[in-house]
Formats: sequence, C-alpha cells, structure tokens
Amino acid sequence: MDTLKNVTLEDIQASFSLLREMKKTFATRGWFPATSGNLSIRVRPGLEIFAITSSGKDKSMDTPEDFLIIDVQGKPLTTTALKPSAETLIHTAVYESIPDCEAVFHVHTVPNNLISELYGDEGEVIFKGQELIKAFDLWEQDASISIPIVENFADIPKLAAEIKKSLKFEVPGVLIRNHGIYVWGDSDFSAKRHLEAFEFLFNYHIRLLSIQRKV
Ligand SMILES: CSCCC(=O)C(=O)COP(=O)(O)O
Ligand SMILES: [Zn+2]
Repeated sequence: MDTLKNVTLEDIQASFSLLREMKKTFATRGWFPATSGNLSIRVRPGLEIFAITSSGKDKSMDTPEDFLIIDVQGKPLTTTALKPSAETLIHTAVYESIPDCEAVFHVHTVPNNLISELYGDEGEVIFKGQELIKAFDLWEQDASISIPIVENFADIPKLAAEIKKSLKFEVPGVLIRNHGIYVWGDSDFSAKRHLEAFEFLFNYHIRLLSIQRKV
C-alpha cells in the first residue's frame, strides 16, 4: 500500500470519474453487451498505478463498485472485495509495452468481431484510402494501417503474452478473434479517438462488403 502514498484521494476520484464518463459514453453506444468490456487509465502520469473497471459488472449501470486501483502486476492497491477485470493482465501488458500509454479501452462489438473473424487467418487487417486513418496520426497520401489479430486464448496470461508479442508501437490497437478490440492512447481522449476510428473503419468495411455482396 506504500505505493499509494504517491497519489491523493483527489487523483483517484478524478480517475474514477473519468472512467465513469467514458463507460457511460460507450454503454450508450451499445459497446458493452452482456457485461463485456473493460477500461483502465493511469491515475497519474509517470506512476504505475491504474484505475480499472471491476470484473463482471454490467457496464451500462452506474454503481459505487465499478472501479478499483491496481498496480502494474494487476494487484488491487486498496483493501476491497472488488475484483479487477478478468482481463487485467492485458491492460498491464499494454502499459508495460507502450511507455507513454495513459489509457486502455476494450469493447466487444459485432463489427470488430466480424472483422477479426474475416481476417483472423491472415493475422492482420489492413485499411487504406480512408480519411479517418488520420485519427492515428498517419497523414501521408494513401496511408495505410495494419491492425494485428490474435487468437482468443481462454488462458488470460497466454492471451496477454500473445498481445504483447503482436502489438506494434505505431498502431494503437489489437483485435482478438471473435472477442473484441483493445485500444490505447497517450490520453483518455486519444484512446477514445482511436477506438472510434477503428470502429468506423470496421463498420464501413463490413457494410461495403455486404453492399458488394461479398459477405
Ligand atoms: C461476458 S464477457 C466475458 C469476459 C470479457 O471478455 C470481458 O471483456 C469482461 O470481463 P470483465 O472481467 O472485465 O468484466
Ligand atoms: Zn473481453
């Protein structure tokens, strides 16, 4: 608990209220079906202390038990009956791999699941020729982005290790096959922007394929 001396109650409350707002925004979009999804943010820049959603909660509900504080091993830093997300090790793997990462968001949507299945055998999906690619700070003409896709191992340490191996510094997201997407950013704002851009690209692609009657 000594680690917690580096943060104030205000820091913790601010991170909970930020996650609460983000959770509400995503829930309104239907991005947390059937208790799925989890969110985390760094409580203060430079510290390995994170606020994360509690496991198994209905993320469309607002309760006093929605968040807790963990360290970079995923261990709760306060005495609590709450359990951190079952997928906490994925969050900590991303924070450990991406030094300026401040927020990690995970949602299950039909479009991200469909894309992960359609391109799962290839291990990546590539998008190009889309204005929204600029949301990833890729500004050159004909920029493209390749999003890694990993298999959905039930064993979370194994899944976290696979994600760690596949993630690319310049691409702020990884798809898990028939599961969902993990995205991150150097602020909660940029992680949200990345998530919205990925979901836009997935939706567009699925709709285009169905108009072209390819799926
Ligand atoms: C029915 S959701 C299955 C677990 C999952 O994939 C998820 O995103 C939610 O897990 P958590 O422990 O964070 O509630
Ligand atoms: Zn999940």
